[in-house]
Amino acid sequence: MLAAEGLRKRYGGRAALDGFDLRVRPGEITGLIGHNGAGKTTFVEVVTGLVRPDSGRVEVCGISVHDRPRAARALLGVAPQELALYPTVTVREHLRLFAGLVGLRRAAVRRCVESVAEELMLGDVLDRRCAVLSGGQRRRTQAAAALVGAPQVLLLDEPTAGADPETRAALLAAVRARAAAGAAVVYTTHYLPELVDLDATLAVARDGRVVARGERAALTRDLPGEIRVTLDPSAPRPDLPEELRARTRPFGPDGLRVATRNPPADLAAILGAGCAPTAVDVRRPDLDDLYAALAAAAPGRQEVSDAA
Ligand SMILES: Nc1ncnc2c1ncn2[C@@H]1O[C@H](COP(=O)(O)OP(=O)(O)OP(=O)(O)O)[C@@H](O)[C@H]1O
Repeated sequence: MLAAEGLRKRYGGRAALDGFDLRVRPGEITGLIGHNGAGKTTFVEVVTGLVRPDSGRVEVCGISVHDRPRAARALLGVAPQELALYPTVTVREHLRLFAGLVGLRRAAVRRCVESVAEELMLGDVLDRRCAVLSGGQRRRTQAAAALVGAPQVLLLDEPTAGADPETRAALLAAVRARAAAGAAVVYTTHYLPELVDLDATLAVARDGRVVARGERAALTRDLPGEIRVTLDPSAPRPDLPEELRARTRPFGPDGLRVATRNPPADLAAILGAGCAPTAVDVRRPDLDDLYAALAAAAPGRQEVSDAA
């Protein structure tokens, strides 16, 4: 439903996109993550037609965004990273405008505007100008503008930045509902727990391309977890075997954290080394570990997995 292939875009000597590929199926939410400057926003800008790539192509539901930009735009709902609302225009007028962009007929516009406003808790401010909205209300308005009219492809670029928990929860629920109705969603965030809430697949961008793509479980499966041991400060320090020591770092004032791929065996070895723990916690690898592993990987050794 959304297919990007071989996108390249240079700004001066710097490649913002450098062979960026991404496909998102109907009903799939893809968390597009990556460090600052990885190319996520540029990708969104290319899909929406704001930026023309030097090469590569993007199709939305089989329609080329380069050859038929208006037809492709009518299938897209977009919430850009930077808030882009007209200060003198009301929330209702904004939502009507965006409903028109996705080709909604006049009779359906009112119903859709009211329903998305209710979904994102904007019912009470529909007739206020955007200039007088709170930061969270502006975020919700921007998201509502992307969601109104049920577009088939959603591009949400850090839609919850600066949002309070209530706004965040409303937005995530709305995104899940759109995916359940068949939309393909690209969701950019630096807040990784959101992607667990959304049950998103992942696309990890680095240096202008997607370096890991697939299900969260598949991408984190081969990463080490961690055993965290809090020690009794009055007891002698354990004498860990050399091999275990190499994987051990301090944990708080009196603890150890040991990277592990085999928690039962490593825990037995830690206890066997005369350790007197007051608490033990075994952590499975998660998205933070995936992020850290990709950051640590040397350029050129980028592919982690491809389970999509
Ligand atoms: N209009 C522009 N002119 C020059 N350089 C740009 C422009 N837009 C983006 N870049 C550069 O392209 C690279 C990718 O930027 P982009 O905004 O796509 O990253 P990002 O992954 O969205 O980062 P962030 O997480 O900080 O939002 C960066 O090095 C950025 O400085």
